[in-house]
Amino acid sequence: METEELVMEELLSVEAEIQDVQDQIKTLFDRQEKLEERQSELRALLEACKASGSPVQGSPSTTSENWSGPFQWDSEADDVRLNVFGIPSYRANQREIINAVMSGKDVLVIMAAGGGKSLCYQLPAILRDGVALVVSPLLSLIQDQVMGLTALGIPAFMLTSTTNKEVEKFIYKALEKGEGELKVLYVTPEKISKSKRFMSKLEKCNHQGRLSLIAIDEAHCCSQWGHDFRPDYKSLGILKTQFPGVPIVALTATATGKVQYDLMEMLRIPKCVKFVSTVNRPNLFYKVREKPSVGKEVIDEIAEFILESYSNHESGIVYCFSRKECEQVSAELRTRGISADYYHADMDPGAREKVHTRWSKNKLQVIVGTVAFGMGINKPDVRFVIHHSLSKSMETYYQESGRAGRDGLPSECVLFFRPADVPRQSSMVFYENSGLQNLYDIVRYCQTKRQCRRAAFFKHFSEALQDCNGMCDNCAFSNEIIELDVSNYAVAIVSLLKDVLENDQRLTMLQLVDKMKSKHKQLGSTLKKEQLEQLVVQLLLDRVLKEEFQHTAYATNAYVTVGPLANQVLQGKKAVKIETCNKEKSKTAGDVKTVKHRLSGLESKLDELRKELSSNHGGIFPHSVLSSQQMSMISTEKPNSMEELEKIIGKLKAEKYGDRILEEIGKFVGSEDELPEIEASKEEEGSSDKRASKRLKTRKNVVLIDSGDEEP
Ligand SMILES: Nc1ncnc2c1ncn2[C@@H]1O[C@H](COP(=O)(O)OP(=O)(O)OP(=O)(O)O)[C@@H](O)[C@H]1O
Ligand SMILES: [Mg+2]
Repeated sequence: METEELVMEELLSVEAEIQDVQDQIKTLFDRQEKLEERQSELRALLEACKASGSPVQGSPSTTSENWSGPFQWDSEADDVRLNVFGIPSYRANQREIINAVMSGKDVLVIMAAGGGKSLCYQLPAILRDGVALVVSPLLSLIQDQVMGLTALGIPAFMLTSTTNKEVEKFIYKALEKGEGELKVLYVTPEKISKSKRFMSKLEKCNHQGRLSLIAIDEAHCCSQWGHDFRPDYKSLGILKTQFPGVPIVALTATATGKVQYDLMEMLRIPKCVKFVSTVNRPNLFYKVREKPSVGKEVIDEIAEFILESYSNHESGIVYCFSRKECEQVSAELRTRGISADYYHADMDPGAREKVHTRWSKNKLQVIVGTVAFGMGINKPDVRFVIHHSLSKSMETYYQESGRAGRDGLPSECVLFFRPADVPRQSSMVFYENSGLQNLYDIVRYCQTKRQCRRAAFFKHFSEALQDCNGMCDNCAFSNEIIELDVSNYAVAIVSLLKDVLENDQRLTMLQLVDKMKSKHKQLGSTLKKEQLEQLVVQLLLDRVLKEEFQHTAYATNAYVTVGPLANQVLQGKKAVKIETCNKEKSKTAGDVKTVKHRLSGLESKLDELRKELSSNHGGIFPHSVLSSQQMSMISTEKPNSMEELEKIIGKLKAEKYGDRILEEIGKFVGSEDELPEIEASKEEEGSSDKRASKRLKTRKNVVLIDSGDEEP
């Protein structure tokens, strides 16, 4: 070979190596950046914990104060909790938080969705003299809470754009002069940032020592790093400045360390006592199902799931990616006999309110919504949340799936995942702060057929791992996972993309997969289309490929191109594998009994009664009369006196509804239609799935349904 050719050859390989080293340097720089970000988060967390002296989840308490008590208000607090709120016992951290607020401390509460954050400020609001101010971001959330408190006889009001002049006058007088019954006042953050008149009334109220506490609900909205930033929350720091002696309690369900630090800064409560409860929702069963590429088949599967598992009209939510899909899916579900309606931001507020109310009153089984059906939906008995497409991040998915099972009863969260949905989301989020990274985290959650779904949440919220108790598909169904080495396909994909790039062309994911399909037909390709799509997504997650975006007049197109680690695959330095599960195997091995909480005979009678009573009592919600938990306790214990009933639902509700409830129980007990308790079947005791039988033991009145066909 000529010298020149030799030199040229060596030059090419040196250049290729330089490119490779540059890629590795870029990867290391990226890694360094992520580590530095994590470092600052952890430093902030450490600092905040030292400052607030409160235990971070899982670590022994470091504060000198012991917030569990005893305190002089304990008996009064217990009395109000049971007899006003009808709540028999505190959940984790609630008592301690209430005691810290009652002691006048600023408090930060990180507590799972449905965990019971409202009680943590509503109960002190009743115990302390004066008016409690609650800042909440959504009218629907405020209306829900004002209605709930009013139904309990607590003088709660809202001062928002919808408040009429008369009520506004009453509120201002109550603030300024202490006239009239005003105990809890709800406002949106705009009221604080925009209304000088309101702030002056608040100052007068505080000046007379009648501002009892300030609660900031959904406090993660303060932080840009949170998933739901609202600019008006930024001005809430004024509250600590203007009312330094008034305890502030900030509450949220989702806040990573960075967001926690951010909101303590924003609200100027750096020395607050912090209570971080687990993000775990042990009663939720997480599942990811392969989403068929044919739209109608997806709806068939969703309809089948609802009709089969929730034929008792149990409430549910279906989240869709777009407004159009919402309307389509809702219409299709109706044609399959499911009472469903849609909810999205394009609808006028009245129509949205109507759908939300019909669903809250169980007149509608399923709401098909976009992300607009968001925060503050706190119907406690939502039995399933289905995602027709994946969410944009782990936090968003945690929030949306967290709307299920707020009453603590078993509920299901099902996500239909198809790789082709990734570019639909990525072209929407790529310009947001770490938008792509956040999306790829939930794509990783969807792709894995091995990792516990719950573990992904613990990792995302940097919380120690906890046992899943078989409450996710990857833990419950012992699928046989087969790892396919697809390195040769990966090399072919990278080479194809390099060629395309050289001809100055671009390919979307679907175009790339089609090209691969046709190209590999000759090579007798064994990979199915879905597996090729799964491989492309895996290569994106592994940074072998990357997405690029281009705007057109109507849309943003997501293209796939070579990523920083492409050469490592080309040079055989990086093996590529995809997980696939052996469907047949998992059918037999994974037939875990799905435990469903079905209403027993008496419970369904009580369910009818609470619907009747709620409509008689001016449109409050059925669950405000009796929660699912109270119904289940009543049907288990069958109290036959007012005193016994009071122990379950408290004095106030017993006074209001006790006669009717006792009458219902009397009618039911001894009647021939009382259902025998369904004991866990014997073979279930000995079943390989200990978890299922353990779950069974803790649930009364459950009906066992063979879930053989409910594979992920
Ligand atoms: N100690 C308790 N025992 C039983 N039920 C409770 C308890 N505390 C609160 N609840 C009920 O749990 C449900 C959820 O409470 P709440 O609305 O306060 O949750 P949250 O933490 O605000 O949730 P989100 O983060 O979704 O807003 C409500 O129906 C409430 O009445
Ligand atoms: Mg809440």
